[in-house]
Parts: sequence; C-alpha cells; structure tokens
Amino acid sequence: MLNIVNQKTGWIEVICGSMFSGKTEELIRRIRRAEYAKQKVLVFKPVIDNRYDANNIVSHSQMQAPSIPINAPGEIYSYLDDDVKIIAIDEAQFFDPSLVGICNDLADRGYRVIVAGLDQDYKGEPFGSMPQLMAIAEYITKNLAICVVCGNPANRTQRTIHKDEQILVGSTDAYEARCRNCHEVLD
Ligand SMILES: Nc1ncnc2c1ncn2[C@@H]1O[C@H](COP(=O)(O)OP(=O)(O)O)[C@@H](O)[C@H]1O
Ligand SMILES: Cc1cn([C@H]2C[C@H](O)[C@@H](COP(=O)(O)O)O2)c(=O)[nH]c1=O
Ligand SMILES: [Zn+2]
Repeated sequence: MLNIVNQKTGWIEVICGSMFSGKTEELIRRIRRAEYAKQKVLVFKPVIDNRYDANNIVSHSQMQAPSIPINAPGEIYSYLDDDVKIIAIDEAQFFDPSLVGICNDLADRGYRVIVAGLDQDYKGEPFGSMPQLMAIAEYITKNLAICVVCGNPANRTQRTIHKDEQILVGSTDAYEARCRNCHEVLD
C-alpha cells in the first residue's frame, strides 16, 4: 500500500531572466502568497548583494521582503526547523557551485525551493550555477525586461561602464536592459 505519510513533496522552481525583468518582484509575489497560506518561508540572499539593503531583498521598483544574508549555500541548513516549508533564494548567480547539490537535497527532503537569478552575465554568457539549476528544476519562469534602446522584449543585460570582471554589483549606474539586437559587449 502507498505510504502517503512519508511521501516527500519538494521541488525546485527557477525564476530567471535579465536585469530589470521582474525576478525579485516575482520571488516576492510567491513569498507573499505562501504567507497567505500560512507556510513558513525562509528567504536567503548572498551577502555580496548589498545594493539596496543589507538584509532585505529589494526590487528595482522598491518592493521588499526580509531575508537572511549568507556567504555560502551550506549556511541554509542552520536556519531550518520543522515549520519551514519554502526556501527562497535571490541573486543565485552569485553563490558558489555547491548551491546546485544543496537545492537538490532540500527538494529531496520535501522543501519547495524557489531560486531567482540572472541566467546571463553582461557578455551574454551563462552565469554561475544558473544553467545547472535550470537543468534540475521542475519549473522555470523566464522573464523579459523592456529594451531601453528599441522597446522590444529584452533578455540581455548591457553593462554601461568599462569593467571586465564578471561580478560587479550595481543597478542603473552600470546596467540597462537590452534585446539581442541592441546588446553589445564593449572592449
Ligand atoms: N527596462 C526595464 N524593463 C522593465 N522593467 C524595468 C526596466 N527598468 C526598470 N524597470 C523596473 O524594474 C522592475 C523589476 O525589478 P526587479 O523585480 O528587481 O527585476 P530583476 O530582479 O529581474 O532585476 C519593473 O517592475 C520596473 O519597475
Ligand atoms: C549582468 C551582470 C549583473 N551583475 C550584478 C548586478 C546586480 O547587482 C546583480 C543582478 O541584479 P538583478 O536583481 O538581476 O537586477 O548582478 C553582475 O555582477 N555581473 C553581470 O554580468
Ligand atoms: Zn533593442
């Protein structure tokens, strides 16, 4: 007979897209819906993301939700308790590759894991562990912004200042949303 008592019901949802495409807004929307359902949510973000606030996750439109800043994905385990149902992670592209196995493990243990992050860096290259997370996720939402040059849907992020390193925390001071036709990689 099927033992439904021990049945695990975890899964992974990925929210990806360019900067300004609404990833954080969508993450906050899902967090708020879970709260209406009285499901305990833990929200994590990398310490490096201090752009708008050290603790909250904050969208470009100023929507915000409290979060726990962590340096490495393994720290998530120390915050778990029996009431937690959902683990939400923003700016996932910044975390080290252990994030992939940890998200898988958390989903295997029965948690709903929601991960938001940039799928491409400013060069249009896959960013961090996002490709692997998309490969193992049950659900993927890919958002598009609006290209600030031509007004078409934008799936790329233009870096507007000359800095070569892949990781450069910023907002409109250093980035804008562009479509593939208007995106260019500066030398
Ligand atoms: N070019 C743009 N296209 C779409 N939205 C933009 C653009 N520039 C600024 N925004 C704002 O950014 C918001 C999305 O912010 P956010 O959820 O933080 O996006 P992301 O997390 O994907 O960077 C939009 O609702 C809008 O208010
Ligand atoms: C394209 C690109 C972005 N970043 C940084 C810039 C921001 O701090 C975050 C993305 O935030 P958002 O919530 O998606 O707006 O990532 C980077 O470090 N390198 C890049 O190539
Ligand atoms: Zn364009």
